[in-house]
Amino acid sequence: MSVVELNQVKKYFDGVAAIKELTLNIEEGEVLGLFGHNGAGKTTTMKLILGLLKPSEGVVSVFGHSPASPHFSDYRYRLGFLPENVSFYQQLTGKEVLAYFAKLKKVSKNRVVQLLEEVGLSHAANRKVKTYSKGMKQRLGLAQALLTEPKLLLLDEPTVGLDPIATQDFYTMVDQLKKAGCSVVLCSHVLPGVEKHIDRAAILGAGQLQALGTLAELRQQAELPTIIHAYGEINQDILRSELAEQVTSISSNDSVLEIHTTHSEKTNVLRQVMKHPGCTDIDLHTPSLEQIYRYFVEASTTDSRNNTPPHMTNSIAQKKEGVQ
Ligand SMILES: Nc1ncnc2c1ncn2[C@@H]1O[C@H](COP(=O)(O)OP(=O)(O)OP(=O)(O)O)[C@@H](O)[C@H]1O
Repeated sequence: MSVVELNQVKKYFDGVAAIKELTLNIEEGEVLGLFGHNGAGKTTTMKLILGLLKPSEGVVSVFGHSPASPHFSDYRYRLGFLPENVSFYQQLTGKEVLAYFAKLKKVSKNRVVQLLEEVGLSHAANRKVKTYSKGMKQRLGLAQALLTEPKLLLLDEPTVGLDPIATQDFYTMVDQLKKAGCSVVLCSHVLPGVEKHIDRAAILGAGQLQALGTLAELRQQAELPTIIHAYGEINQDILRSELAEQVTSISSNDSVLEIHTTHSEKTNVLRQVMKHPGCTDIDLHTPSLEQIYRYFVEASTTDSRNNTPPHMTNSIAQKKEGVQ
């Protein structure tokens, strides 16, 4: 059983579709990156999973139950949520805020101290929240989300306001949670740095899934070029004839060769280039998450402008989820 199952879910607000149709599973210990433009439906999806919204059509199931049903209260402690704009009582200290939530959630006070340590807030535990920087409030929000040792953690823009080191520390924590079997939905507009920490990416566009898969799968689907820069004295003509089948273009600038190839051919091309005795160095540029995201979002806006049926990756995504 998947931890989260969304099956042909639609959500309307006053007759306007925020989610046109969404089918998506999240497995135990999986970190899913949920990406999309402003208004794509990311927060709505999170709220459906949390049971804060009911689907207009389709089925949402979390730990095998409807999160919007009254019976879900028995499972709610397994959920952790960090909202996009986290705010707390300004007059309380960080420790008091966390102790308050711990009491509400029936969690031991010892966990409060331990969590403040884990999120790097021990030194400011007794300071009022109103004196906290944005990043410190974000860390306190994360501590609150982790209070019940959740099995499913939903993070809406978790790295907003965090400095580079705190962002790295945050991702290390996500890696540890994953190792411990926690499933994580990570919703973010800040794409650099995310890719190493997610198992799959779901790209929403205009309320629909535009792409779903591992980054390797999405790279393949998008057919964005993998670019190799080769340095040194390399005979271009020989290389061109050797790689005629494996590359889409070879161009040169000073003593740098720029070779465009596909994700599946990159290893063969690298091997061949390295055989050339004049080759002194090589750089490999695989399409980044930002480039993949841009490709699928632009494809979705072109599709909706042309009023054509959903992007073809929808069918790929649905096949992956077993929907015919
Ligand atoms: N309570 C609501 N009433 C009416 N419309 C809503 C409501 N909540 C969301 N919407 C609409 O649903 C669509 C999806 O909104 P949602 O907040 O899920 O997007 P998002 O992807 O999280 O955007 P952002 O990146 O800007 O936070 C938007 O058009 C939004 O205006």
